[in-house]
Amino acid sequence: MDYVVEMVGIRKEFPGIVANDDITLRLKKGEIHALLGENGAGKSTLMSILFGMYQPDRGTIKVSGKEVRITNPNVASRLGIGMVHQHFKLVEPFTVTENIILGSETRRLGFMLDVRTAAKRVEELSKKYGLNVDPYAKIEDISVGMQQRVEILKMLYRDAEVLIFDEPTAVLTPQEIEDLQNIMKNLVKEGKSIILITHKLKEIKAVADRCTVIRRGKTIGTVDVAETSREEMAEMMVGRSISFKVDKVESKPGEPVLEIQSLTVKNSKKVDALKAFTLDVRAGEIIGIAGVDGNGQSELVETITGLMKAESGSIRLNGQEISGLSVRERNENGIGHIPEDRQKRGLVLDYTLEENIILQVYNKQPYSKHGILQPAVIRKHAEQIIQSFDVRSGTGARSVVRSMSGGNQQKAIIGREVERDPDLLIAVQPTRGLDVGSIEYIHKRLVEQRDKGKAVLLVSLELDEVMNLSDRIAVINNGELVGIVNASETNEQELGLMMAGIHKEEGTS
Ligand SMILES: Nc1ncnc2c1ncn2[C@@H]1O[C@H](COP(=O)(O)OP(=O)(O)OP(=O)(O)O)[C@@H](O)[C@H]1O
Repeated sequence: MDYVVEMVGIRKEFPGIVANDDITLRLKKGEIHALLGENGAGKSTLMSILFGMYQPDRGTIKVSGKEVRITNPNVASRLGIGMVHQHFKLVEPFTVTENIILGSETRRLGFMLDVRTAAKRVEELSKKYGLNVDPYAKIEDISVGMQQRVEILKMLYRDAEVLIFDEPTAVLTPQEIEDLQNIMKNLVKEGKSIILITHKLKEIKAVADRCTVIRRGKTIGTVDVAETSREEMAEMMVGRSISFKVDKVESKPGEPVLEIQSLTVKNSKKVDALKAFTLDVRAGEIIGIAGVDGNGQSELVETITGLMKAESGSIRLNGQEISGLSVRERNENGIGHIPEDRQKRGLVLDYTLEENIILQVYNKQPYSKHGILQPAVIRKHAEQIIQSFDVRSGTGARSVVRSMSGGNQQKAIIGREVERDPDLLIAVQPTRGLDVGSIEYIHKRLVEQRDKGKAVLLVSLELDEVMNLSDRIAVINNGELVGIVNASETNEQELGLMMAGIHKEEGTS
């Protein structure tokens, strides 16, 4: 058999947890092979082993039939293995070419850095694989989708034959996702082989040839994607059947909890990011914000939560003007926030899980008394959240958050914010990076908050999620409210037009 990579019987143990337990994965030349598993199942660990960042405790790795020891990423690179990480590793003020040759060309050419020759090669590669990247563009001036292509070019420049993509579409817009899928198909057409880590079954169906499923560190099996349904793959992954639809009864909205009136906000470049934006979110309803990324969603959320200041307009929470309040005061007045960037805004990565869970309440009873923290109470509270939100980590409440898998970090934030029981819960991309089982659970909890009479503001780039979960959908384009529609009366086409800035009446006429 023509395998480019064979990982057989791989085991890796971390304190308190066996992350990989006898895992086998075989990658054929010229295929796209999906790696599917729940949050914390051990996917990133397995790929870190292949990329030389961790050493396996047991098991063998063969590259093109030859057994190898991949002691560090340089060895991986020399063996033709490259990885596009979830968080890009690019130098913003440098050009595309400069980033690509960093750490590679400098050694080869000594002081004589021949950028022009390098740029020419970058251009050729870009053309060959349909990447369409300008070799002289600065990283800070190009979109996230383009930056990802630079990461791909970096691997191709180093002659990588095996490309690992770690949840590559998590940060992309729907159009960019489609483009990336075409790029991946071009890559395998030219003989490259791809391992794709993703939670999105739709994407696996769209591009992958085979899929290996792991659960709790163990291989469950490898299937032919064309012959396996989404439901079957989901069931293999979580061990039970999953519902892709959100079950909810008609909402019974009450009084407005959040009233935004004519809000105008300038972004960091002093351009209007929100223009006279007006929206009410009532008790007992979920309002979804639909829009293409970068149309004012982040500024809207940051202004409500107090991270940004408005130029003009008002924000009222339960009837009280909150524009002048600090972030902490807004929190205490009943705002919960599941932020877009979990690592920057949601967590202190070097704190333990329990410390992160009490970030907003550590100075309150019962978590502290007379200025002294109450460890037993804190532990109990953390353990309850860990249990009810199924947050998996090596040493439970005492785990340092940095060592937890991305999905479990996200579940911890959601648990913390939901358990604070805020009147207004702002959920930004709440299920990004989560497996289908966790998504089902988080959706249920958000609907439960609504049914308890809370107001929920959902901001998501996943149109399916917005349509499934929301009662009303507010569409934003270029900082303006295009319109509000009932979720049960709209469809993808209508929303798509509105997201492009076309008002309902114009769109139908
Ligand atoms: N450096 C580390 N130290 C301690 N534990 C770790 C370390 N890296 C990973 N783990 C643990 O190993 C398990 C597997 O984690 P891994 O990141 O491989 O999961 P994953 O399948 O990639 O999850 P996700 O889909 O959420 O990204 C998790 O329980 C995680 O907490």
